[in-house]
Amino acid sequence: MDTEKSTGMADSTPLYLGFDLSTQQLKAIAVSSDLKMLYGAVFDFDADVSGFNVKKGVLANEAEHEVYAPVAMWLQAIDTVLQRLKDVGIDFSRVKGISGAGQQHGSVYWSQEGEHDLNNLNKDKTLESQLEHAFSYPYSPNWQDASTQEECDMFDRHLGNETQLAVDTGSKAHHRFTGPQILRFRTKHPEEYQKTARISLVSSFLASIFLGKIAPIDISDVCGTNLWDIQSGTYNEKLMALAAGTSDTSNLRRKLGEVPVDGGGSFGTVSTYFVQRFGFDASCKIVPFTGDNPSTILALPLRPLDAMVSLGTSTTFLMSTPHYQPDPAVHFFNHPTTPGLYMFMLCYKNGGLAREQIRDALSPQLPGTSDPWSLFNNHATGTLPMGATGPNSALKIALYFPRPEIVPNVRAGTYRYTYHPENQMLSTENDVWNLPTDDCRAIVESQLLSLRLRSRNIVAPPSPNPDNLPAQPRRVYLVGGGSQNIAIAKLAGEILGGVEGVYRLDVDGLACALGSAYKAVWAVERKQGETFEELIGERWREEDFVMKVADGYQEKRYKEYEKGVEALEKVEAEVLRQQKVNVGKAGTSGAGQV
Ligand SMILES: Nc1ncnc2c1ncn2[C@@H]1O[C@H](COP(=O)(O)OP(=O)(O)O)[C@@H](O)[C@H]1O
Ligand SMILES: O=C(CO)[C@@H](O)[C@H](O)COP(=O)(O)O
Repeated sequence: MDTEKSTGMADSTPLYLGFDLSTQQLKAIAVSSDLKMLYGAVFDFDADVSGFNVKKGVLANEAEHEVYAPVAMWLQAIDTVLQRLKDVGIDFSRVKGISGAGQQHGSVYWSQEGEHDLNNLNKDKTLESQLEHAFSYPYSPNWQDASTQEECDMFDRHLGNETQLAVDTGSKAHHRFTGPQILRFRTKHPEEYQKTARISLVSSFLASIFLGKIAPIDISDVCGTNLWDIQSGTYNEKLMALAAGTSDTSNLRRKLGEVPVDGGGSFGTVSTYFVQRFGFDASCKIVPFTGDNPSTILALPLRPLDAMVSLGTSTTFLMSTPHYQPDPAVHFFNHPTTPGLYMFMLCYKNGGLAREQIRDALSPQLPGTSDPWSLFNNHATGTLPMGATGPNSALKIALYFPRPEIVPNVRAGTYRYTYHPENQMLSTENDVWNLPTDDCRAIVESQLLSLRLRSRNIVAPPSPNPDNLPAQPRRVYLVGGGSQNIAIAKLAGEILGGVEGVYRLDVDGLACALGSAYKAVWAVERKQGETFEELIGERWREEDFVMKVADGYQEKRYKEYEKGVEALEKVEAEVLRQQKVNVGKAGTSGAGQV
């Protein structure tokens, strides 16, 4: 973080705020017009919250596979983060624009009084203490929720099949997507649904707080609902009817509100509460808040064929592309700033926390190091790729899903296999696994192999291509908490390739908040018709933000991992087959699960 040098004179140069309301933390940063990060503050839900017994930012009802977060906890976080920014010296009166991002898909249910309460806040009281009656339901279903299988089946069937749903909305039905969640909410909590005046996504909830009225849903984040028809740019009437439970969808439409097309338009100015309590200027603009993944791709001027791997609680693989190639295995979203571009995404539920579990099974830590990942990293890179001792020897491949996984849709469990390339067979003899150490390499490998498998149709060879390189990303950018990890970076280059190498966006895990702050800069300072890529591309200094952390494409390793992709496909197919066989046998876990 650059710090502002005091000249003794009041500095009146503009500042822009970016927020990131993700699973485990609320982060905020302030940047200048020339994109320097000047102030930052974080509220960690587990460590900082009072009154809520959350674990990793959420609560769970395991019996129904529900995962949810208390909305009041987020209100507490907003007040505290602003106070923390003030404590590090920010002058809020310089802030010209605020944008932000929220963990995707989560929904917030406002009561009939919600908007009135939001617009009549007393500057001497906290948000949490004043918005007690603003919600018809106190919790927001979290993206890790897996309670909506039945509703997903209905969504997938409703337009014919899951492929058609993906073609129309950018994704097949997913447990966490807001449409299936609203359908379940309406049937499980009919009274609360009936009392709901408005439904926000987490991103538009956060925007609403700053705006002092219910903010519209963002053009990119709305694609995480399974309700938005991407091609026609409207809510899909049939899917809305399914979620609403009636062919008259006007009530649900009112609850969701309009979706403005321009990601850089202004929703209006900051609410009086923030002017009076924190000293914001009354002209400060509120710019559409988007999803945390769409915001992350705005943290740098991402070029086509650049890939971002976000290693947060979830793992996501993100690319910006002009080609809309929907498929049930992947997600497409509208780009958050640039019409005609799309965001391609893969999203895994079992990312950071699954790796942490394996790290924590190792003990003791290496002496003389304070990095809790050092032993994990030693095992991850100090062993042979996939445990193979020779060119045709067996490969150790495993899936680590402490929570039910999205990609593929598999029950919670650890599934370890040995793959025999000569006959393409799998076996489950556990004695070949050296546990727990082999898990360190295997979890990183299987997570990255899955990214390679599922992004192979969206990447392309470089052009020109004198060395005849295979299709792969141009650069791989690592972001999010796990991007600090050098072992993951090394394996990312070996498995995913990357013609120019693997880079880390060196912003202390603040990429998502940074993307939002840049969006605010662009929205307020853009000239007529100037795109986000043009404005940010012009001002962004690569050397200030990214560093190469590992080699990318290495021919020998890339070829070796081709077998890994083949093995992973087999393992996933086998786990899915076992899961089908076991359907109906309550409490039974698939063979290979250990
Ligand atoms: N050096 C590291 N190696 C691997 N993982 C790390 C490292 N540092 C942090 N993490 C992981 O980063 C995760 C948090 O990332 P973050 O992007 O802040 O999450 P979120 O945005 O979901 O709240 C934690 O689950 C933690 O395991
Ligand atoms: O569900 C998704 C994307 O579809 C997740 O990526 C959430 O958006 C939460 O992200 P993090 O808290 O891991 O950043």
